[in-house]
Amino acid sequence: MLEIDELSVSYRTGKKMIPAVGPISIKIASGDIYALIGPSGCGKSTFLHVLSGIIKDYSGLVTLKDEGLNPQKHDIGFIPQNFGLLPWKNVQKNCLLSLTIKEQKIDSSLTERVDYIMNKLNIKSLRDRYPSELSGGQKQRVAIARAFIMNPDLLLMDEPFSALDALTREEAQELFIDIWNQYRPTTIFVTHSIDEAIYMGKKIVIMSHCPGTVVEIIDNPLFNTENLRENKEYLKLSAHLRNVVKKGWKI
Ligand SMILES: Nc1ncnc2c1ncn2[C@@H]1O[C@H](COP(=O)(O)OP(=O)(O)OP(=O)(O)O)[C@@H](O)[C@H]1O
Repeated sequence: MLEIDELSVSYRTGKKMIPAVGPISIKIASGDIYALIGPSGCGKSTFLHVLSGIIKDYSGLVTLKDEGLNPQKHDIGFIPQNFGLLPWKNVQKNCLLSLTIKEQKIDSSLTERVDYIMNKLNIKSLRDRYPSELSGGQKQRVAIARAFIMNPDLLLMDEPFSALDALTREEAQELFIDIWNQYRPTTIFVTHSIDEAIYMGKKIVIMSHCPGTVVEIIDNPLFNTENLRENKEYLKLSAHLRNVVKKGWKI
């Protein structure tokens, strides 16, 4: 369980502290996947940066698996918009990065897991290439592989598919959900796409204008359903979300 209690962040600009996000209180069960949508500048990235440990200066309480959030103790995977691959390491080394940092012994069951994930994401033949030698979609698949190889307590993604063209994006979303369903790490992702939120979010969190708070949490009945876009419920949910956006992110 990830428990967030009255979390707020303000940034210092000159002598002033400007509120950026919160207060936010939310409980996320282990193995859930949450889509976070909200207006530009409402604090979505700031929120993810707290959970990933990049921002340490916040008020409120965040606990993961009954312990105060601590990136040194918890395994937290973060896929940023630009995929976050290290340009000087090849695909294989990027994929194994978290294991190398933790000095984890790579035994046969771990090798099997790494092989399985790399095969599943179709990147095994790219293992000796460097990020500059990969397409956007390939970089994205490496970033996803790296996150799942890490086996994180919490997986965070900031608009993970936004840099991809429409077709590659759909393909990447499908691959992601396929592998997510197998390992089910607790996941929070930010998206600007209503379609992506409905396809990939078991719960959809709507945030208000800056400083962003939670306006609504939708239990998405369409998560993991086949032929999603042909479903009547899809049109209903999509219309509701579009209406919220039109009304200025209010319900
Ligand atoms: N380093 C910073 N210093 C001061 N203010 C900042 C800083 N980073 C972000 N902000 C402000 O904090 C607020 C939240 O920013 P954040 O990037 O978290 O929003 P966001 O919802 O992710 O935006 P977008 O959807 O446009 O990517 C914004 O008003 C932004 O201008």
